[in-house]
Amino acid sequence: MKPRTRIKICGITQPDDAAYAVAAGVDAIGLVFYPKSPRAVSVAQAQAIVSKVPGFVTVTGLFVDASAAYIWQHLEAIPLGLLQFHGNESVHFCEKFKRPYIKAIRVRPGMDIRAAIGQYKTACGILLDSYQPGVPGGTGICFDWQAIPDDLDQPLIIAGGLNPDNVQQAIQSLQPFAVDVSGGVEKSKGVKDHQKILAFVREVASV
Ligand SMILES: O=C(O)c1ccccc1NCC(=O)[C@H](O)[C@H](O)COP(=O)(O)O
Repeated sequence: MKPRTRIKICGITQPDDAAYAVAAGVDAIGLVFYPKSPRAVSVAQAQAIVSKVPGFVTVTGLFVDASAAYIWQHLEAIPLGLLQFHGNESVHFCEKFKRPYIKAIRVRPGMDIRAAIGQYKTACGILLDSYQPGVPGGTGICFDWQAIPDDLDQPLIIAGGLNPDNVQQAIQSLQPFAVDVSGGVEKSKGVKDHQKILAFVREVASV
């Protein structure tokens, strides 16, 4: 049986966008807790967003080289189902919170992706995103999909520059466990475009 490709919409900042994404059928939403991001949310904003998300949809908290105290503070205040580490966190650090986590690896030309993933055996997924100097994520740029080895044994989440026009091609070429999108379904930074969310979900479903 060919499994359905899961969908995560990242960088949600508004409760209505979360509600729309859930109604459209996404599997997970992402909340950015990286203060320098234009999509960063406060604890209060995150609580308002989470109130629109029913069970069986995973609320993911995204951190970039945050302190353990900062992450604990968010875990205590917000019911996060999954942690996404988007910086240079070690496996030891990722495991410390005793929560399911995914590790983002930012792909740059010539990089040994297998080696970069190597230590994160306990991650429940590896998110491959584009490397851009000075920008840890949410770049809206695709990386070279050909660089991905085809025998990686952890669930792969493809991110970076996906949108309704290219997501089918990504799925057909890479057969990932999931796709992750932020800028490709926005009308402005942090504000999602509901028609683009719907188009994205439909494109994934029709592969
Ligand atoms: O969205 C941000 O501003 C951000 C900042 C710092 C680290 C990660 C960030 N976003 C991650 C994501 O939204 C996605 O996992 C991924 O990068 C896809 O983004 P996009 O290329 O915009 O679809």
